[in-house]
Parts: sequence; C-alpha cells; structure tokens
Amino acid sequence: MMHHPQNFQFDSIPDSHDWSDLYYHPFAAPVGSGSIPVIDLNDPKLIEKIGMACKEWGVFLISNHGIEPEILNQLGSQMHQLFALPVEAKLKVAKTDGYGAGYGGIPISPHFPKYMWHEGYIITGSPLDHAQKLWPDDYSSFCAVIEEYKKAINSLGWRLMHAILLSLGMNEEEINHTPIEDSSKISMHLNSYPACPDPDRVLGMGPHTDSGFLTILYTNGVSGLQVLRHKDDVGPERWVTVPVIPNKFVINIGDLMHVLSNGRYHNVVHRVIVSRTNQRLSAGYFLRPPVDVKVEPLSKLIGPKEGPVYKPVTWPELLRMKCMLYDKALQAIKIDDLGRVLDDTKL
Ligand SMILES: O=C(O)CCC(=O)C(=O)O
Ligand SMILES: [Fe+2]
Repeated sequence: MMHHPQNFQFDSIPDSHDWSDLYYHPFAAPVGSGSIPVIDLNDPKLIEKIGMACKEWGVFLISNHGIEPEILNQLGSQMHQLFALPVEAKLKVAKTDGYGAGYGGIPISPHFPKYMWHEGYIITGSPLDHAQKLWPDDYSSFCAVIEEYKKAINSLGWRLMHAILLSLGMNEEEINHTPIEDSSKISMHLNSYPACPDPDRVLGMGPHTDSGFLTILYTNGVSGLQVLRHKDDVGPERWVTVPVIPNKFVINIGDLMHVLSNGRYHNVVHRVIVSRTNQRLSAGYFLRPPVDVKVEPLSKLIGPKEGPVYKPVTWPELLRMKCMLYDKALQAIKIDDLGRVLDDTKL
C-alpha cells in the first residue's frame, strides 16, 4: 500500500520527508542563549513588560493566566485520541481547501519542497459534524472539551489583547471599540508531531509567521518550537528554543498585530523541530478580527514624522496573500517612504 504522507509508520525517513540536504536546519542556539520573556499576568508592571516583549521578541510565555490545568489535561488527552485514530478514519474529515476546517497539512505547505513531520486538524466554528464522523458512537466528549477550552481561551485572548493595546497607548474607550471575532467563529489548529527515528533529517513545521493579532499556544510539554531571534548583544541571528514550562502558554505576535502597531511589534518567525522519543502535541488559538474589518496602523501611532507603513487589509485578504506569496505577503501591502504601495507583481 502506498504511504499516505501523514501516515508516519515509517521505518526510515522517506525521501519525501527528508530535509537533510536543504537549507532549513541552520544554526540553532544552545538552550539558554538569550531568554524568551516569561510574563506573570498579575505583575503590576504587566503593560510595560508585555510591550517590551512584543517589541523585542514577538513571543513570550505567560503564567497566572487563570486557566485550570484540568481543562488543559482534557484537551491534551482528546488531541491524543484524535491523532491516534487510523489514517482512514482521519481522512474522513480531510480538508478540502488550504485554510478550511479538517484534517491535513498546514496551508503554506505547498511552498515547501518536502512534507513536514506533522499532521494537523483545523477547527473553525463547531467541531460537531467532524466529531460525529470520527467517533460515531461517542463524539460528545471531544466537542465538550473543545467548547470549554475555546471559552476559557477566548477570554484569556481578550485579556492579552487589552494589555497589548494599552501598551500601544490606546485608552479603554478606544480598546472597547476594537473589533475582535466572535469566539464561535475563531479557528484552532491542533498539531501532532510524531516521534521520529532520525529527527535531524526532518522538520515538524517550516518557518512561518502567524497571521492573526496573536496566537495562544498550548503544548503537551514536549519541546520543539523555535523562534528566529534577530542579531543582538548575545549573538548573531539564530533559532532559539522556546522552553516548555508546565501550565504556561506561549504567545506569538502575528502579522495583523505587526500591521496594527505600524511595524513596532514583531511578528515572530517560528518553526518546529521533532523529538526522537516523544510525540509533540500543540493547539494554537488565533485571535483575529471579524472577516470584514480592515486592519490598519493605529492612528495614534501615526504622526508628522511617521506615516503608516502598511495599507489596510482584512484577515481573509491577508490569508489569500499568504497562500500565494508565503513570507512576502506583508510586502504586498507595505507603503514605502514616499507613500507608494510596492508593486506586488514584482514579488
Ligand atoms: O506546534 C507548535 O509549537 C507551533 C504550531 C504553529 O506554529 C502553528 O500552528 O502556527
Ligand atoms: Fe505558527
């Protein structure tokens, strides 16, 4: 039987998944070289610290977020069950298009020459239809856990968004008018990276930025996420491994926050490497605006000396550009010093 690219029962790495001759595994810094901020949400200096972390790193860990470990354990165990299903069962809910809901690879995978050591499942809206196909006799526990997690994580998302907007100088009144998509429509990406006999030859997820305002990432405690750190006092540009600390979430700043902050906040490039012994599970929750809202640099941040660096863009427009242009999507809406939008036919 031919191997499905997401059936990872391989004895050795097939050529289709072998990245070893490519340039994707550059230098990774030893653990501890430059540290990703850990932010306590009850810190009296929260706003200042979050602002610094968004500017300097575009990624940080949060503690004291108020989400019960029990919900996280349940999410982990439901995800484990989902990815442990036989591949034929998972293919019953296969995605039919890049960004749609369902089982499959990540939307930008056509831009990479090899398959990633990864399988994903995207939930948009209710997981009910899919869950009924996956577990005809008992679909309710999966749905209940996902709904409960979404509710908890959505209010955390708002709390973070609020703090970040304060750090950009907005006031409460302005923040209350910021349009955020209803939690019932927001997407969650569930990811599994099976253990791999030869992890140095594969890549769990290729380098990318997330597209929304911010991503809240749950992980099952197996490390693998790395962020691209720009040159600084500690060293040259390098991949830095995000530590796994029980019950802390990883927050990534996405493209739309970079646009909203007129380029001040860093939409961090990240990737995932794979473990020899343990399956990594992660779940990303992508906070974003409603589909018809144009996101543009905050007027507060624009002044006589600083014009807008990006033209307004909606979330679906940005996603379409990412599918087509991958890492050059933001260049297509960039405004240069003379106020011109770059010619995207040249990208
Ligand atoms: O699995 C991870 O740690 C990262 C996943 C990710 O970057 C994504 O889903 O966008
Ligand atoms: Fe990501």
